[in-house]
Amino acid sequence: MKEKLVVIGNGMAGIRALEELLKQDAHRYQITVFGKEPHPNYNRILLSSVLQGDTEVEDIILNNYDWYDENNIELVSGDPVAYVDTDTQTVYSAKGVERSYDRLIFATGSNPFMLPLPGADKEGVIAFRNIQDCETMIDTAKSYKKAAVIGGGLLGLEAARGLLNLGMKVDVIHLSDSLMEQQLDAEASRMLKEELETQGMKIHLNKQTEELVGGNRVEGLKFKDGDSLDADLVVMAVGIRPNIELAKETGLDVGKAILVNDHMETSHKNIYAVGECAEHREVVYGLVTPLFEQAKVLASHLCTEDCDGYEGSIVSTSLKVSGVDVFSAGEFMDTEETKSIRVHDEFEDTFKKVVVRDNQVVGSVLFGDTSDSPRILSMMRSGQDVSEMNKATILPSESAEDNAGSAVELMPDDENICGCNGVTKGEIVSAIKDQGLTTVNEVKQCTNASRSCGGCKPQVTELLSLATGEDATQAKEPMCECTEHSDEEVVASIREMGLTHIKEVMNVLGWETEDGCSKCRPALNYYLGMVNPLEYDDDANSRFVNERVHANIQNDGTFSVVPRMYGGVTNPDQLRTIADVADKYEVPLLKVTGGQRIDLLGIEKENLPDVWNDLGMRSGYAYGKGMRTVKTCVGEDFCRFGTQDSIGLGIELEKKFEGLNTPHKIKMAVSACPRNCAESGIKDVGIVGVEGAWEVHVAGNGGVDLKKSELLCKLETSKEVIDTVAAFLQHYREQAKYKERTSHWVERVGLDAVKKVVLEDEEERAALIERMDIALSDQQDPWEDIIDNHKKQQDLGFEKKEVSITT
Ligand SMILES: Cc1cc2nc3c(=O)[nH]c(=O)nc-3n(C[C@H](O)[C@H](O)[C@H](O)COP(=O)(O)OP(=O)(O)OC[C@H]3O[C@@H](n4cnc5c(N)ncnc54)[C@H](O)[C@@H]3O)c2cc1C
Ligand SMILES: NC(=O)c1ccc[n+]([C@@H]2O[C@H](COP(=O)([O-])OP(=O)(O)OC[C@H]3O[C@@H](n4cnc5c(N)ncnc54)[C@H](O)[C@@H]3O)[C@@H](O)[C@H]2O)c1
Ligand code: SF4
Ligand code: FES
Repeated sequence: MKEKLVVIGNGMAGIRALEELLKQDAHRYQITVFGKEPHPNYNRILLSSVLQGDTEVEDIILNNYDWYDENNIELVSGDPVAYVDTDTQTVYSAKGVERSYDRLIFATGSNPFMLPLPGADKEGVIAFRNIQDCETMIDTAKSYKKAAVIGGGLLGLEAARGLLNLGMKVDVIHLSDSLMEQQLDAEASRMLKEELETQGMKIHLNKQTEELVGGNRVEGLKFKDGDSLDADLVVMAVGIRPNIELAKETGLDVGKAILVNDHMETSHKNIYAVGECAEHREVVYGLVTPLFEQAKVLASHLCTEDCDGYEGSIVSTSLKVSGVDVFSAGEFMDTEETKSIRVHDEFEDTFKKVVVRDNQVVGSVLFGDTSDSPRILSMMRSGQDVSEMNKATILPSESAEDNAGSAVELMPDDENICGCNGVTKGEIVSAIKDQGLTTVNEVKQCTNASRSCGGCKPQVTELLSLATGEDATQAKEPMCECTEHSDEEVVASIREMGLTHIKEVMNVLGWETEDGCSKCRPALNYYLGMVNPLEYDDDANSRFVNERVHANIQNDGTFSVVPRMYGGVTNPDQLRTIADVADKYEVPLLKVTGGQRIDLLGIEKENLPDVWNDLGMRSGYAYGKGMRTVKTCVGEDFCRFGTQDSIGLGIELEKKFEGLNTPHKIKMAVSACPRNCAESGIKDVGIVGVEGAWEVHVAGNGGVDLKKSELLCKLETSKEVIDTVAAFLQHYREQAKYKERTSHWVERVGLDAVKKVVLEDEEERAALIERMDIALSDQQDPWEDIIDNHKKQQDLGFEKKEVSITT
């Protein structure tokens, strides 16, 4: 019998410990992971990039649900552990799942600290810690414009940059007299402030918030000095507190966090702690490098008790705000025992400071040019004696380096390229050479370098170019880590070789993994359906959870249900039915969506088929990569400005394209005059009525990456509009990469090229419309399909489960 290992916390440290454990001894434990959040393990660090619009939530998943299955790990997600009985060695979750353990790991991370201010409980006051916070900010930016971020540390500034990117006006409220005072000295901090103000942030130093004012929703802040500020969103980023309540209740010894020894053992036998919830030698860390080091030690200890212990870490940080290079490590402030080298180049706007104590580098701050950071960190970690060195050798000038080669080329092999994961130049070069790696993704997969904050990606790319002699920046981008083929090559092969199944594509094109991954499986499923719309059987298991169960999962593990309301038009019968369903299932929140329909939030998964059945309405596809809604204005029948029947055209469009699968979501709108009440200017397809005609605008985006749509053409009849939209969407379906929005696709290929195919080449236009009609000819409402199909309900896990709690 295998020993039972239970992990509390599905975050970065807990799962890294399991990854290390699986590498060392994959079959030793029977593993269960409890996660409070309703997601598989994701890269929390990259939430800043999601907010800043550089990546999407789906892309920051580190280990998808398949990974748990493949490694025989049971994941209980969306369900926190509520109680641990150390006598019977059993954990109990909030929803009643119980598991016994032989060994137990606490990896519960931290909670954001929320200032206990009057008004802090108002709607619109949030932290920035998880996917839900990130999504709340993105949604809020669609309706509100003024954001205040309290806290000018790393998190606050990354949040502020993200909110600026979302089109909000951003004020940063900071308590001390300099930004990032825990990482930067006064000079670097001043330069940072200047740069961020140039980017558009308004920064208030020495400001203490006294109260958050407003009604139900926050409307502003009042400060101790009598000043005030309007804000419809307040993000608190004033530090974190280790999440140790459960550990305390369990009886573990705690200080600032759970006390652990060098093998991550707590005060209780066979109970361990790792990550931000652990306190080691009086230090609690809040960055991933030390947590990954702890995870490695813990994994070794779980495999062989006789291993080296964890001795603490030297930490460094970099701010992830584009256009600002900031690095800080160790002791960066001057004291009586330290001396420092400072180089301030006012022409280049760079500042470098290296702090030396007892002939050893003990800290550094770099602003504007952080290329020296790996070397400085390496000196700090090795404790190198620098008494014989001088300014020119500790901080060599660029021209000296230019003569001799690039910074990466000059690095010794034992220097870290990837700080987050502790991967040296030598390890990366050996992996490239020994395993014939040719892409950054392969290096990431093989060594972990660039897998966390991504800050080292330029150096990894450069090393790859140096080691292979090929320009790695020009390398084609493979679809994912399972294949060397790009999306375009895969689609071409599907067409040319007549491939019809996911497995067949993988076999024929030599996939490196047996079952693919969360990136390629959904993409292949889409491409195969797009190329063979009538023959291909959609593979639900290759879809993301929302598309699989035809509802949107919420932060508490329940789902939201959005029935279709064509053109945003409803009637008393529909409204009565929705009200009855809401009463019957005690729906906690009914909300009118931005797409003009009604969202029933908080539905338990097992009730979904009954809810759909009782509603008797069709699915609104609010969860999928497909045609979502057609928003309409009231138009000519009621509005005195309306010149066209916007509702009629909107309903016609929605009925025509309902259920269509597309590379990414498609939102449409029809406004009956240029006043544009349906917001046609920010939709994938936005129609605007003008005197005697319709303008068709395309490739707008109202989300993170706000983009105004572009005029495709002006047409006279609704038939012409529908045909043109069909040609445009079909061209997009066939040419865009999976998960590419119309805005990015049109930006990539150019509107003129799109016009040529969709409007000018009559033959091609007719063929596109015909292929679209074929794709639409085989639509079935997914809810209807599941309601009477018990086998499908079983497969999708809709069946009611009985769980008993024994405490
Ligand atoms: C926006 C953002 C950007 C960041 N950027 C960087 C960066 O650039 N570099 C860097 O080094 N660090 C960065 N960090 C910090 C880094 O993300 C954390 O240090 C790291 O995630 C901590 O890992 P952890 O596993 O200890 O905690 P977490 O990743 O928070 O995981 C803990 C998990 O345990 C769950 N949990 C808690 N209680 C229970 C329970 N009772 N039962 C079940 N589950 C439970 C939590 O919900 C959580 O999912 C950033 C953090 C944020 C929020
Ligand atoms: N790039 C990165 O490495 C990165 C990015 C984001 C988050 N993180 C980590 O996430 C954690 C949380 O980050 P954080 O920035 O919230 O914590 P932090 O402790 O680093 O910074 C909090 C900041 O808030 C300020 N502050 C405190 N009370 C305040 C008040 N009442 N009003 C205004 N300002 C106040 C402090 O002066 C401090 O500068 C940290 O562990 C951090 O290292 C790291
Ligand atoms: S877009 Fe024009 S027609 Fe439509 S509701 Fe607004 S003002 Fe009226
Ligand atoms: S330095 Fe963060 S991933 Fe490499």
